[in-house]
Amino acid sequence: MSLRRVEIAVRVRTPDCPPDASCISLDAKTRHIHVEDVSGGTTGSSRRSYKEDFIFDEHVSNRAIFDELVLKKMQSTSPERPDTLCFLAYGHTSSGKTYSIAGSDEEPGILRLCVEELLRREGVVEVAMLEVYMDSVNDLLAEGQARQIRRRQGPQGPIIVVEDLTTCSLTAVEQWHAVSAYGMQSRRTAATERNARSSRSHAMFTIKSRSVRLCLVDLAGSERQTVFSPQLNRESISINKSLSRLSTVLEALSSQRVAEDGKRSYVNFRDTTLTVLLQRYLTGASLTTFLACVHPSVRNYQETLSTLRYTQRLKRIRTRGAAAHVEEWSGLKPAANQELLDELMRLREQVRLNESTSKLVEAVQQRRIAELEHTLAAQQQAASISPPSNGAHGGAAVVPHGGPSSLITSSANDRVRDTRRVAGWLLSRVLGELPELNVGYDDYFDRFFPPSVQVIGYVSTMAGLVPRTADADPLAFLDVGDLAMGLSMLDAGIPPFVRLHKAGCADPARWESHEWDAAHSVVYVLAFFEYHPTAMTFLTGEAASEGEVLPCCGGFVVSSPLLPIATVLCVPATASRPVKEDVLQRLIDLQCEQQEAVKEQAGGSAASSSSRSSPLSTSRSDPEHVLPLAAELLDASLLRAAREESGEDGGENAGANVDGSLLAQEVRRQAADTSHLVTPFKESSTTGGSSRSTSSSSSSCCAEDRKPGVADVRRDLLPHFGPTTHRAAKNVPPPLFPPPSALVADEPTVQTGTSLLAAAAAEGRRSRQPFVKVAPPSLPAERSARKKPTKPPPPKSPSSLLAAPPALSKKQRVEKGNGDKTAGANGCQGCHVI
Ligand SMILES: Nc1ncnc2c1ncn2[C@@H]1O[C@H](COP(=O)(O)OP(=O)(O)OP(=O)(O)O)[C@@H](O)[C@H]1O
Repeated sequence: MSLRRVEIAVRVRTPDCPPDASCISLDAKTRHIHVEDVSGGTTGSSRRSYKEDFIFDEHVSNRAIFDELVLKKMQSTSPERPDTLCFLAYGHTSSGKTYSIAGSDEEPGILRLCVEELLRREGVVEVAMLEVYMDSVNDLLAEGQARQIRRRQGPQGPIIVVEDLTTCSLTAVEQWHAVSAYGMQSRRTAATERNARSSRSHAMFTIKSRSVRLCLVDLAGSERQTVFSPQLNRESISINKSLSRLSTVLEALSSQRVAEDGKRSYVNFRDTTLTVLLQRYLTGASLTTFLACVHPSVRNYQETLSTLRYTQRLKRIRTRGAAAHVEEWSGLKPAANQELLDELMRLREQVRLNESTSKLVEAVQQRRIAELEHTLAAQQQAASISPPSNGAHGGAAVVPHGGPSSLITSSANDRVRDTRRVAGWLLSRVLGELPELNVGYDDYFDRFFPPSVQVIGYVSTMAGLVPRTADADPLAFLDVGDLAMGLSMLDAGIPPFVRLHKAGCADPARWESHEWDAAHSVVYVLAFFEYHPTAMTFLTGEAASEGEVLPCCGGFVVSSPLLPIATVLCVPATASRPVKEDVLQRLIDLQCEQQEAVKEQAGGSAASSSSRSSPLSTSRSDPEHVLPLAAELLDASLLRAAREESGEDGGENAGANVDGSLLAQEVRRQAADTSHLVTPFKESSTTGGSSRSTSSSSSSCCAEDRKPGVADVRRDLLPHFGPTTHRAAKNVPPPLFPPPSALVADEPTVQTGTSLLAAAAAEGRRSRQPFVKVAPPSLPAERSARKKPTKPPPPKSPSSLLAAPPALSKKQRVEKGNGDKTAGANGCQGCHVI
């Protein structure tokens, strides 16, 4: 057996910036390194010189070191003549050990250069990474899980194995990047006085190919802790102890006696895990190189001296050449574990992404919660200090226009999550106690949707809905996701630059929907607005590509606050009947409550003022108040003023508006036609637009067009839905509201496509109030007390309704992680020979 000497190389790292005086000088020719305490801090110190096998100054790159120390040795190996190489980086803290072994993105370390070289030569390598931390072995490719060391009897004598150490088989450099990034991040590091990222463990990386087995060791640096930190101190003690034991072993090896029969004197490797693991490389079939790293600063004089003394001991060690163990190579086949490795990497990447995503989601949610709390607090404050304006608003809080106009430009994913929260909020309001809003269910909005969507009902915030021709593009809508951008839309108007869907948007897949509850399917909550050419810009071309343009219809940018006409609830036409009935039932319940509330008000002296209080959201059960108000709203002078203010010329814009005579016809039609008030939904099998009215005619709404049994749906529901006593007692259908447009039937000629906006604007100016009022947070106590016990279950809290997809719980993550580990374990050999 040939004896091999341990090779010693010294690397001087680059000085700190600004540099200190250097205590090191090199003589490249003679390979001498001279050390001197130039500060005079060490009494009696003289210049000391050490001869090494290799010396590298601060200008030498990792690649040059690799070429010199590793590549040359690698080149003398082949699958027929495999060999073992070991490369240990030793030195005090912050001397550049990790920099040499692991490197950085800009300066690849020796480890990466080895892998790249072997992949280039042989196409496949196996890698394993472990760390020795506080004397225990942790698997760096399995999130630092502890592993056991075992001594096994191999065919050629005892061998040390690490049980269940994860081994990855690599065929591409990209895979190495993933594996090394994963492994390195599991390594224990901490900021210390001398190194912002000091290794707290010894790391061992093994790379196996068919021709070579490489072990690269990044030893933790010896150090003196001067700062009190129990954890750091414990770690330092453990590091220094293992290094000291290593030193003892090296000393014993260097003075080892060889008996005549070739037997060597006993060296105790068993004291520490580190020495147990290194035994093979210090005594066996290994070409071992020590890279002693030193820092040139005179402040590190003592440490440098100590490292160089260490190297002198190493020089005397001779390792015994031995044949490579055959079983260590035979298992290596190209791409043997490829599938498992790919899966392992994919899963780990996914887990990492999930974790970072859930952190992101949490951050976004926290931000929205803070915004919501802030907005609500502001509203409550406004409500408490706002003087009752002669009862004109029935106690409703008034929030000034132009509320939070924060332009949230979150990604589509964030918006979907926000959507759910806002939908919850919106529905809890819409379906909650908002007695001043009109609830309806007719087919008016049907025409604006593709056949795959079925409108169930709406909550109108306006006195009347202006009928429009389909080709005038008169309406646009926001889905709840966009409502997230203007949370207080109903209170404060839409903030500028919200992107709207165009009415008729035929791609509900793009709408951000709200889950009604866990048991039911999707419910779309959409807010409708008048399409107003002066307030909206249709995004095209460059502008469209700049912003978050809706892919379905191009998108609008709203440049001034708009008045919402209604909030519409719809479901996919294929939704089951119970889902539709549930949505309708909630609207019906709300309507009944509203009627009761109005009745109560009408009974008292506030009846009239209550009606007047809501000129934009009239109570249809009190039409005698509505019509004068409508007339007042539509007062020609107010309209003129509104138009002047918006710079709109009535004549010029006439083309954009709906034709007055068409309007009159439509209004009369709606006034005369009550059949569509009972437009129930049909079973999904019979849908597909059959119950949908056309854009210009309501003939399809006529009773005779309906399929038998259609109206029965409502009747079926009637016995259940009436929370009001009078209706329940009579057991008759509730007085349904006529369609909103019927309320202004007497004034059809002044209703134009832009009239509501203008009138509302005028109204807003006149009363110096916002267009839309905020409902009181709850009904007055006495009203609530009189509610029937059959009241439907209250809407779920926004937080429960919004229910963003649950982030993985810690337990789930652990389980998932374990799954990954199983994948990893599957992909590795049971025991890893070290
Ligand atoms: N040759 C070099 N050139 C440039 N920067 C270097 C060099 N060597 C080390 N550094 C830098 O010095 C710092 C400490 O290096 P490194 O972490 O490799 O030290 P270490 O010996 O591993 O320390 P520890 O034992 O505390 O882990 C790092 O920021 C590293 O980038």
